Amino acid sequence: MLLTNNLGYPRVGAFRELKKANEAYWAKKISAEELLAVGQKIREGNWKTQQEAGIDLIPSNDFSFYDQVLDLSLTVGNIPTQYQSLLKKDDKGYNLDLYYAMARGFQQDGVDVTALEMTKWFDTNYHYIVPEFVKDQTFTLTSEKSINEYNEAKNLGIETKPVLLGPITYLLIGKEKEAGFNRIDLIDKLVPVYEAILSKLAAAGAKYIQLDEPYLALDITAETRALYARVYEKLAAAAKDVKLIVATYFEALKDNEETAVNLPIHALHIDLVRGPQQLDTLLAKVPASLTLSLGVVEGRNIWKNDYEKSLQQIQKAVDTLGKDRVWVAPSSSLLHVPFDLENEDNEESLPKAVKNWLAFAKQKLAEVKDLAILAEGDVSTLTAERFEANKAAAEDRRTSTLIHKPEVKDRTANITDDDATRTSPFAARKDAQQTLFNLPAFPTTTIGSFPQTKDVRKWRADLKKGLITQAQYDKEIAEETERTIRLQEQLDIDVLVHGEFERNDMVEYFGEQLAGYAFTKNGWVQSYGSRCVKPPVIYGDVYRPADMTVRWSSFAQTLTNRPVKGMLTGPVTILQWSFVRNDQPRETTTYQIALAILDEVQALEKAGIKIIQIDEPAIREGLPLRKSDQQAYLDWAVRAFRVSSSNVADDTQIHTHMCYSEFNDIIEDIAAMDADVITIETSRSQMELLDAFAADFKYPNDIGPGVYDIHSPRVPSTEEMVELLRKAKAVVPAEQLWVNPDCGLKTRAWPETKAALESMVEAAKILRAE
Ligand SMILES: Nc1nc2c(c(=O)[nH]1)N[C@@H](CNc1ccc(C(=O)N[C@@H](CCC(=O)N[C@@H](CCC(=O)N[C@@H](CCC(=O)O)C(=O)O)C(=O)O)C(=O)O)cc1)CN2
Ligand code: MET
Ligand SMILES: [Zn+2]
Repeated sequence: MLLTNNLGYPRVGAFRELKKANEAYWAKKISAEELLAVGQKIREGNWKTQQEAGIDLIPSNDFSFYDQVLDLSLTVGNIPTQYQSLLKKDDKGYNLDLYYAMARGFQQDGVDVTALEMTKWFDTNYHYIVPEFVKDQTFTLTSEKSINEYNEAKNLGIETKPVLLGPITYLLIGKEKEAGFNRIDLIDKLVPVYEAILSKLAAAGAKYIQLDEPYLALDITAETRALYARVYEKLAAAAKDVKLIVATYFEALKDNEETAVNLPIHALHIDLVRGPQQLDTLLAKVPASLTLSLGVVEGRNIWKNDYEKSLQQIQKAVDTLGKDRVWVAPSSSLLHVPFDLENEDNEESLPKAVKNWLAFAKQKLAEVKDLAILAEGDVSTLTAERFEANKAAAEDRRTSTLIHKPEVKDRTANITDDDATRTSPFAARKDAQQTLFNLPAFPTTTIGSFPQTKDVRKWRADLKKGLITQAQYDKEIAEETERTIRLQEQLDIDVLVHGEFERNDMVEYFGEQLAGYAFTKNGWVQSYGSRCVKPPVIYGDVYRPADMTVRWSSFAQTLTNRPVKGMLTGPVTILQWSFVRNDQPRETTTYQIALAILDEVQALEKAGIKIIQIDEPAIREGLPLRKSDQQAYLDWAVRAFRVSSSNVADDTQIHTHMCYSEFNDIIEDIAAMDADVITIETSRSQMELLDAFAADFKYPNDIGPGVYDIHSPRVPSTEEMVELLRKAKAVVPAEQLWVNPDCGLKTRAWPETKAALESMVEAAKILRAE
């Protein structure tokens, strides 16, 4: 019997119930009990959905109120000192005060702590709370969440497979908070806590336990490989009769295959979407004791599975291992895809034909089950019909006229080096731009968005529901934009922005206007904590049928004599934060988007917008996980940005912006983007990041290192910002420096925004006087 195995399920709820409950709880509008009840309801719904879909191995402990890595930190008692006063003696489940203090910071009752750092989960747009380790780190089993949730499901009559991030990956994704040790050396202190959890789960009756070890699919050292063998011996012993599953995903095992197949575990999960070629090499190595879980249904994208192709893979595995040692599964947790395609009913944004090519989380469960039944060979008429429908959808997509636009393909194929090169070198452009703009030293600017208040979102929601007219909506947006221009003038900012009030999201907004794109009503995916995104869907060749941003940018420019920056999202970020077609290379799609953005850049230029920012915050996130693949990506990613930004006059000033990034290792590629000005997030690391911009390789163009953290409502003092700017000036020549916040201000409220910007402008003036 081929079993079906699911690795994890989305947890924000079909209509973002968890987001709403969390935010209501934080605003003290609902009680802890009410919040916990929402979580319980989501878990129960998810388990039942999976049970009804016929999934054999249903995950538990994949639910989280904020982040599963933070859950694990509490599970193993890794609570940094500053939060420990919030720990209660009998903490066995959720201690919400402690939990949210670590996630979001806490200011109350004499406690004043900032949040823990947050960073990207591998190459996804999901962000986790980074575990911090100290030299004398200790671990103790603290939260019993995984055991409680296993029992909770059992009480509902549902047998589940508890899921935990494995101990080696947990250490590797964290960071050392002090010098003098390596966090991986803490493993012998950590393993006993895992042993304790495994014993408790075994005692509770668990039959399977899944330990996620995505690091087994990354570049690791020989020592780490040896550690895997040693650690899993211990865990297997502690698990006794419970069958251990190690899950890998997002990459192929490659040089870690030997290590992985020889772990003393029951089953190994592999990602056959990211690493289809590994099946052959693995099948030759798998020992007789090991079961393979085949990740054939993509957990990172929304296309229907190609049953014929998957069945070939499954059949190959069955031929070698037999039906009892092959499981069918999604490639990764389904956390990264939206909940249910059946909640989409808007044919204008998601045409029926396109919808027929898609599968969201719930549909993917059905695909996994279909594949297991089909591979079993015991096919009912219903499954046979579903197989035929699957083939028909694949055929329809292959031949659809909605997808292919010869003009777009031609234009993309004919991009030349000239198209990716500015007319003059930076020095000449800088002179021409200075003549035009005559900006002071340390020019001040912001990153684009201003507060997206409840009102702004309500206008848009009301417009969509037909409660207000387009004219009423436009009037509100115009007034908000005008107020923001006036405020920036009053604050004496040098280069203004229009505020981005008309945008729901910096990627979805462009997706809604570009051809080749569909978008959803409820296709929410968690980005971090309660924040979600609705990635638009690229299904066909992309082009720009009409101006996208000219109207609001020109309007803002008519209001003032100061330059207003045009504000665009770059091709790599638009790609990275969309669901991307899988019928052509990502590179090709990116070039199509780059040309569409270029068209918009030129339209803005024509309309008299002479400073244009093209945001690329996701350029680092798109970096392949394996080192050997990285340079090829960087080459086309940088070139795509250059295609979008090069065909302009010398005195048109191109800005770019990046955040959530570590640049040290890719600084030369960032320089190769050749933006006239780059604004980056640096304040949280106290300008540490600038070291990269000033090391042996000197960053040649202008830089705006962020002088304050926009993720916190805290208002920084002028002195703090002056200090940071002095630090910056010590490593980067003053003529190259701009003054700006770390990122856009959309998640902030107005009072702190005004206060912080006032201090920021004052700081710039102090630097000028020096
Ligand atoms: N795509 C993307 N990825 C990103 C970022 C980003 O900005 N975009 N930033 C980084 C951090 N990630 C973030 C992700 C999301 C949000 C964010 O603020 N998301 C909003 C949703 C944004 C949105 O789509 N808003 C829509 C829908 C708003 C909404 O919720 N409307 C209400 C109705 C409102 C009312 O009636 O009052 C509803 O539908 O129920 C709009 O403004 O139109 C949220 O979760 O709250 C912030 C940062 C990295 N990744
Ligand atoms: C995540 S980067 C955000 C850039 C965008 N222009 C903004 O200010 O919101
Ligand atoms: Zn940013």
